[in-house]
Amino acid sequence: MSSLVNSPKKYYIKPPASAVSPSASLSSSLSSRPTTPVSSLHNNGANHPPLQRAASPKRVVRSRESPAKAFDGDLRSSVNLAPPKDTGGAPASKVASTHLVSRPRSPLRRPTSSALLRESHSSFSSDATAENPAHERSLSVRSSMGSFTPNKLMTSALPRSSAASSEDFSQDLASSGQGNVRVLVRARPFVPREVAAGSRCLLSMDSSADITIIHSEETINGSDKTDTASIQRRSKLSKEFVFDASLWSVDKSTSNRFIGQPELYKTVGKEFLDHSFNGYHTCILAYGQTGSGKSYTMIGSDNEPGIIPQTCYDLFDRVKQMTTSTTSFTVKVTFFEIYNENVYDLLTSRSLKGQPTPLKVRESPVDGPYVKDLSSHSVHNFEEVENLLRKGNELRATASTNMNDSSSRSHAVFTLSLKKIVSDPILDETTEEMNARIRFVDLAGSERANSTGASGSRLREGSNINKSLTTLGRVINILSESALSSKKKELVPYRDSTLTWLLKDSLGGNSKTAMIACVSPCDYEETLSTLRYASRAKHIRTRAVVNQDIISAAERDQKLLEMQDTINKLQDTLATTTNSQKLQSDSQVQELEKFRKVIQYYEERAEVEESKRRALLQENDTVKRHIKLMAGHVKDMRRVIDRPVTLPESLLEEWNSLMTDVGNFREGLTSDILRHANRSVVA
Ligand SMILES: Nc1ncnc2c1ncn2[C@@H]1O[C@H](COP(=O)(O)OP(=O)(O)OP(=O)(O)O)[C@@H](O)[C@H]1O
Repeated sequence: MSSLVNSPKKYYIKPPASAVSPSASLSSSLSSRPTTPVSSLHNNGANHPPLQRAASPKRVVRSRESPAKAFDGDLRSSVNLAPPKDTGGAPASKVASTHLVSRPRSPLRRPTSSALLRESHSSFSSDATAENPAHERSLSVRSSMGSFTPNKLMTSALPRSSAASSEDFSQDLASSGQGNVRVLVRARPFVPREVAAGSRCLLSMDSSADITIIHSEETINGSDKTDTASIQRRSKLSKEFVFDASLWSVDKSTSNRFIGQPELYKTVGKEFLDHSFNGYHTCILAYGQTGSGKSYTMIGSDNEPGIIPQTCYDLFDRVKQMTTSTTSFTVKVTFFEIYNENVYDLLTSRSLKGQPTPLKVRESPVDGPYVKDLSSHSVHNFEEVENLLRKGNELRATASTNMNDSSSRSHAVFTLSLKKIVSDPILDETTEEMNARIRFVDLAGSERANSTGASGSRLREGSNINKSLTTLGRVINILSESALSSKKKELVPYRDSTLTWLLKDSLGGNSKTAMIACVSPCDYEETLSTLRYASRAKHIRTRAVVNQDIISAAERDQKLLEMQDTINKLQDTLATTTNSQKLQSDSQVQELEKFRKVIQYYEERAEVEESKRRALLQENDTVKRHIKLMAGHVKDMRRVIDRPVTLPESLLEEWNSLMTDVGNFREGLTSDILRHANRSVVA
């Protein structure tokens, strides 16, 4: 960042003069409106009757751009319009230089009341901006175009028809949050570099049908109108696109259809602010090659403020008118840039030497991706928001390239958060709350390295810019393809770049979104590439919802009752849960106690058995000792028994007589037993 040349060119607000309020010049410019009725921009009165759309269908839907029909006559002659101002075959650069050198300022007047704002809005609501994506011009309309005259500035001066108005579109969108991304193309005037190079205008626009045609150099210079091959080739190189609006800002001399900054605001900014006051999130993006007028369109200059300052001015004007004793508004601002894939806060003071700290991107389930720690500033009037816009723009990374003296090297995202609060004076309570996010994105320019002459860090910036824009292109392709086909939805690579991640909601979610494709009038390749990019964006459908809470006193009481009921139920559930948990824990304690007792019983049993074992062991020892003693005694007795005994003579005779008596007694006893047994058998 330090290598960057921070030249605050984009927003040319002069420093506040002591006698003049900071916003005096811008405010007066903003508050002023052209004295020419706006409707006259689209209608040239008797000379320029509105195009009869009924006679030819307004649009034929085709998915890709096709070569525009070769022009064989003047574009205007066949649609009953005044011929274009003849440039005498001079290069467009000459024509352009007229307004580049002295650009007349429109006479201005100040809108002092809501009535004037309403009048101004309705006069513009006849713009041909019906919700109708990606279409090419109907062949029947094209075929009615005259031949293309080389060396003439190809501009149509068709009056605008009221057949399809932006009011219709607004009503469509207001009644439903569903809608396609609105795509407008704006062609800027020649810049001095192009004038000096003698560039020719390669663009023509039929604003009544919102057609933009890009012609190749060859078409413009083609001399042989009779050669069939040449005509076919030229035909192939001319491409025609239909957008929600084709805005001609090339040449102020074509004042009846020239779209200056106030007309641009009325075409898209005002309607989007209406959406915001209805509670929708909105996003307006400016896309285009480097130097194509994105910053001019979004921020503008001191005397020609772009969409952002005009929206802020209108917003505070409306807030002032809508504020009552019961209705109040708060407005907050954030402003950040994405430079080399990092996010930097543009509203916090940076030290001159130190590198600014990159902020982190986070994603919330409710609000989607957001920048963490991004500073948010409450603003109470236009001057405050204007100061912040100027301050942030001064910090924005810019550098000089071959294509633009002061080229934005970052994507800038400026966001207004509008909150409406309606309160009940009797109850002194809020009864309605509405939140709308108003997002403006000034993208860095797509660029070719060789045309910008970038090298070193500038080249790295360029490749990061192109990388994020390529991712944006991929996201747009996938979203538009999934809107067109019923095939299985492909994963949208939002997270592949910081830019697409942060714009996720605006591209495919809760937002009403518009893309302004800014183009140079004389760069065939880049302008064609931008028109193709924008053409794909037209298919994207978003799903915006009203971000509003309306609560009547009765509803609020009912809600309170319901909430109280829910709290009671939750408390009951909590109590039941606690009880059941308690019961559960009681039974667990009992189980544990049981186990403890069982363990104790077995421990006691083990002790008893052990003591028994010990007693048995003791007994065993005792028995063993007794057995040993007895064995000793037996030994002694055997020794005594075995000793030979000599009896005396008298005892021996007595022994013998005793033994004889015993023998006699045995014989007598035996015969008695036998006798007795025989008697028993006989009996
Ligand atoms: N509609 C317009 N009317 C008058 N001048 C314009 C218009 N659009 C662009 N310019 C001029 O063209 C030059 C380039 O415009 P600008 O800086 O807005 O381009 P850019 O697309 O933002 O470029 P980059 O991507 O390099 O930042 C500026 O001098 C600007 O004043």
